[in-house]
Amino acid sequence: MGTAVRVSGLTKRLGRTQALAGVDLRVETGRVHGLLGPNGAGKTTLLKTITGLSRPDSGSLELFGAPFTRGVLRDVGALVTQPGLWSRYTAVEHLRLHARLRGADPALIPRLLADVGMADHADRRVSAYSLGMRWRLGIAITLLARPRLLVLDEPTNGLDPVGMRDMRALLRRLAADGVAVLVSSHHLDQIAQTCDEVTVLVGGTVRFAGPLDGLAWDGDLEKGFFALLDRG
Ligand SMILES: Nc1ncnc2c1ncn2[C@@H]1O[C@H](COP(=O)(O)OP(=O)(O)OP(=O)(O)O)[C@@H](O)[C@H]1O
Repeated sequence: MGTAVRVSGLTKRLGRTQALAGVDLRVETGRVHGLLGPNGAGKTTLLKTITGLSRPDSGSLELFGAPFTRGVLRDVGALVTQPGLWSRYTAVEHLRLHARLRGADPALIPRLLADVGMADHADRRVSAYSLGMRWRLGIAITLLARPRLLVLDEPTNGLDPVGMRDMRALLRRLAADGVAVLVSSHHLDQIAQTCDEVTVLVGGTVRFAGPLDGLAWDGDLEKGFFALLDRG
């Protein structure tokens, strides 16, 4: 065990919006940590900051116990924006190319395709893929480098119920292997079935952080979540 992500007092202004207003977050290795919050709460901004896509205005960010440097991103897998894919390439071609670029083992490819439920579509071009299939391939590419921290922004977007179930199982399996997983979602049920801890952001500030049980009210997660939002 250990702390994969430690964020303290993070602030970020975007235009006239204070997207993050002093955010603290801790993600432990071997755990799935959920990031919840209404539209515009600052979830994507926070995930972009943690993965080096956006610079904070102030606050501190440590990954794996050391201050953030770009070098540490070697150990971070992230899917925070749409995956960059070439429409004329197949899934296997994408994975072979990325394996070569990153020095990853191409022998991993069949297992990764199976993990994301894309084994049957491995030789089809991306131009024929649905949104959910593009996400699945994006995640497979991300996992090629065997990240110690995996950051996903709404990974169940566009997934069908089977895809959601498979995604939950994949995230739990990765955590069992010691990966720290940080995942944002609007789906409370997905968070409930997948996450160990949860952080709720509202208006760029943390309203709740702790074990999932602590968010529920009378054993009801949705009730607890809405009560938190209503607190103003
Ligand atoms: N490029 C930008 N310029 C100005 N404001 C921005 C920009 N990007 C985001 N914002 C604002 O920053 C705030 C946080 O946005 P962010 O995308 O981080 O929220 P979110 O929690 O991910 O929302 P959603 O659930 O809708 O994806 C919002 O008020 C948003 O309007």
